[in-house]
Amino acid sequence: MRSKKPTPAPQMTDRLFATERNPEDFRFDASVARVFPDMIRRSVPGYTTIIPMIEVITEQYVQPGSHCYDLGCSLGASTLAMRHGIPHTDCTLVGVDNSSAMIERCEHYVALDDHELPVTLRCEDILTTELSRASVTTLNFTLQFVPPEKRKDLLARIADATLPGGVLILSEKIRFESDSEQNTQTQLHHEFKRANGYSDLEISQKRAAIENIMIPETLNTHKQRLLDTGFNQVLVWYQCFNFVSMLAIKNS
Ligand SMILES: Nc1ncnc2c1ncn2[C@@H]1O[C@H](C[S@+](CC[C@H]([NH3+])C(=O)[O-])CC(=O)[O-])[C@@H](O)[C@H]1O
Ligand SMILES: O=C(O)C(=O)Cc1ccccc1
Repeated sequence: MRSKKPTPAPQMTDRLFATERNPEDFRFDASVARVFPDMIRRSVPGYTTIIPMIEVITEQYVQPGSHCYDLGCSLGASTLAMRHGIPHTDCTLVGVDNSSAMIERCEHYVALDDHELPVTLRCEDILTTELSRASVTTLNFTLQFVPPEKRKDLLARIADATLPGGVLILSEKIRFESDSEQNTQTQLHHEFKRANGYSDLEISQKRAAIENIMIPETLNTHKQRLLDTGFNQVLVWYQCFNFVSMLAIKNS
């Protein structure tokens, strides 16, 4: 019997906050998973640049026989970028997300991606998922959803599991120490969203929905904690407004 070739999911537009709704915390449920590629591309400045660079960075730091992790993989955009950057057949690539709606759709995207390196998907909490012998780990806009008091333990577990010479790619929405810079960069982010077709109502309702569950920290807080938890060098390789991506490197 011929195996059935998966067909691409239809590209859905994010209208989740377009009409007035009751204030309720944002959740990564089926309605978000359905529109997620559109939502993240139109909401996160630089996302479409960061994804292909994750492939470049992975290729530079992946080690033969090691494990690579994408923590908070959603639909697998960063997972597949990592996959394309891994030339070794003896590596394992693991994507982890605790949203079953995301993991179910992610399986479909992985199946559509014609590549020989297997991808293991785990529907698990990144705070407890097993990590070992890691050369490249990615947290692409995931740590911001972890309660702040749990972030240090998670980063320490990642650093402990990282091989000498291994890295963590950490992308985050940040906040700024100066109120004036915070206001200007937030304004610019909102302008980016407006330029991508979001209305003022969509922007303000989404802002209220993520306020309690997505908690940005300053760049200094991120850098210092990465150094405290066992990484030896931290650099910012990308920034657009209040969205940054860092590379934390463990000495070889
Ligand atoms: N404790 C947790 N355990 C597991 N998953 C979690 C947890 N907390 C949040 N998540 C998951 O982290 C993901 C964050 S989105 C990542 C984008 C992706 N990296 C991308 O490159 O497209 C970023 C965003 O939406 O801004 C969601 O799928 C959550 O279910
Ligand atoms: O939409 C926003 O305003 C954001 O800050 C980014 C975002 C993207 C996807 C889910 C939650 C937040």
